[in-house]
Amino acid sequence: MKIFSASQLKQADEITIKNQNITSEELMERAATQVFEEIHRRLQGAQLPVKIFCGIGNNGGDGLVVGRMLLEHGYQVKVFVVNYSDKRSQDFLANYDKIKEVSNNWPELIKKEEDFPEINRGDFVIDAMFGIGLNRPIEGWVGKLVEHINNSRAFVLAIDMPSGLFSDKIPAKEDAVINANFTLTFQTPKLVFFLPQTMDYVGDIQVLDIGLDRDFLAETDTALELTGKAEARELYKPRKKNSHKGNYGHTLTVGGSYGKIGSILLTTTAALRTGAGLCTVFVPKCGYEIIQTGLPEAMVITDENFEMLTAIKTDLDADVVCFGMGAGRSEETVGAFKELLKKTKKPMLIDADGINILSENKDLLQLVPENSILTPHPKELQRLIGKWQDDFEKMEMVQRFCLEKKLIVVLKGAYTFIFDGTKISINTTGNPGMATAGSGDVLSGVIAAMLSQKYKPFAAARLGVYLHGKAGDLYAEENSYEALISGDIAENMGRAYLDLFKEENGKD
Ligand SMILES: NC(=O)C1=CN([C@@H]2O[C@H](COP(=O)(O)OP(=O)(O)OC[C@H]3O[C@@H](n4cnc5c(N)ncnc54)[C@H](OP(=O)(O)O)[C@@H]3O)[C@@H](O)[C@H]2O)[C@@H](O)CC1
Ligand SMILES: Nc1ncnc2c1ncn2[C@@H]1O[C@H](COP(=O)(O)OP(=O)(O)O)[C@@H](O)[C@H]1O
Ligand SMILES: [K+]
Repeated sequence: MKIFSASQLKQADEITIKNQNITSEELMERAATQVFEEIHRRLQGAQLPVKIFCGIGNNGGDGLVVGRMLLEHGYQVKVFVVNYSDKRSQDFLANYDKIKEVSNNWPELIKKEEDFPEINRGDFVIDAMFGIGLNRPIEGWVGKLVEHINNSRAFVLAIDMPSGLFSDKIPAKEDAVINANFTLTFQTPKLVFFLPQTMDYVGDIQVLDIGLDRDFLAETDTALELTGKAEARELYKPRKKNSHKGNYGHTLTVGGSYGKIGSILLTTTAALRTGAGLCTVFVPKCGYEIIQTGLPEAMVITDENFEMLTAIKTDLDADVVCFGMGAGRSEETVGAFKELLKKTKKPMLIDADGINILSENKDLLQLVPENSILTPHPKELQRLIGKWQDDFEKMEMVQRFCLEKKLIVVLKGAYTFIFDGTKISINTTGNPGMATAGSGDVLSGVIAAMLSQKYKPFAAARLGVYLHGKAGDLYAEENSYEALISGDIAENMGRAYLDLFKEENGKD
């Protein structure tokens, strides 16, 4: 799913009104009807106090339409107009008149702190103060109202965006922003819903298709895209009946050190579970029995050294080399990595200490084959590219790094972002249960196996990250977040693949 910017959405708005020959008021009615229907479906007529806070722009207009429809359906609604300006939008005004027609319970104006209503814990609050039109921080008594709503601990549903959140920058620490439990957003999720600095404001997200012009949406390019099941399914390449293990590539996983052989075992297990045709593991001697016993499906070659990697001697012409998990950063291992880089020409997967070694020896970066994939978590990324001011600057820095070095970066997190220098893909699967030792090692194996099955690097990263998260989700659904350990992710790769072809309602 594409992620459009606020200006692209405004353009889509105008083109839709023109091409569908409707008024902007009709488009608002259509959009807000979707919000109403979603709320109605969830509340089922429940008589809890609903308090709607409307701004004076079109986000406020949406709130008024939802208010009118809830009143018409017998809900216990009180609508407030947060009168922060006299510049009421036309569609706001039209709906201000309409809501007065359906009820004697007219909207109440809020103009100062003294006008704030009481909000109780059991209330259902709808935030329709600001949407994509917010262009400066919320200030004064309006900011206090945001605080008042946040402090109430009522359930808060935001229309389009939580008020106070910008679509293209991070609010300052002191800025007032609504803490929503749920956000119903129009046509496209907004980028800020997925950034670590702003994701906590939005709660659960649901995207409502408000029927904006199909052609415009299809033809408009966006650098940002969300990878969900539909996209992952598109990326997936089914196996041919007439095939053999050579078609799915030979993966060489290189890593491990004394006390950290488990990491490379996890990586290689994951690579095999993801479909790599053959796997060879290169480990220090201490890893020999561990790998042979723990994973009889893999072949093992050992370093001359017992405890760490010192020279990666093998004639194997692997389809993909995956380096770094548990490798450590000793001088000898740095030397071994350098020699490995010199002789590797195909795109590699570099993780963990592989990334740390590159950060400490930047000259090695020029040896990394083009289109290789690096999978840092934020700390590893910072060591590699330096500090950033905020998430927007971070994204620019990563894209520049990818372009300059011709690399792909998988930035791991609650939402994992995949960069290739021009495009950014945001993953939708995964859960907090995956914040556990070794889940990154598993991811390296998953993506390496995608490369070895001849997926193009950006596609390999997108599909790999999606399936890795899905495997974690499927495990957690039955066993809890807490009980998840990283080996479970590898174990559940099969279910993640099968799930690609299941419909959301469980039917095939
Ligand atoms: N295609 C779609 O997506 C559709 C979108 N629709 C809806 O429209 C919403 C966007 O509406 P919008 O453009 O009227 O802006 P909105 O967010 O209501 O802001 C209101 C005004 O506030 C002002 N202002 C800004 N910051 C301020 C501040 N800090 N403190 C005080 N004032 C401030 C600013 O005016 P200014 O004072 O800067 O001139 C601005 O005009 C969108 O989120 C969705 O809900 C649907 O109805 C139909 C389909
Ligand atoms: N809260 C979370 N939600 C979703 N995925 C998560 C969450 N926390 C961690 N993950 C995923 O788990 C993996 C952790 O990787 P990493 O930090 O390298 O762990 P390790 O070094 O222990 O292997 C990443 O793929 C990351 O996206
Ligand atoms: K809002």
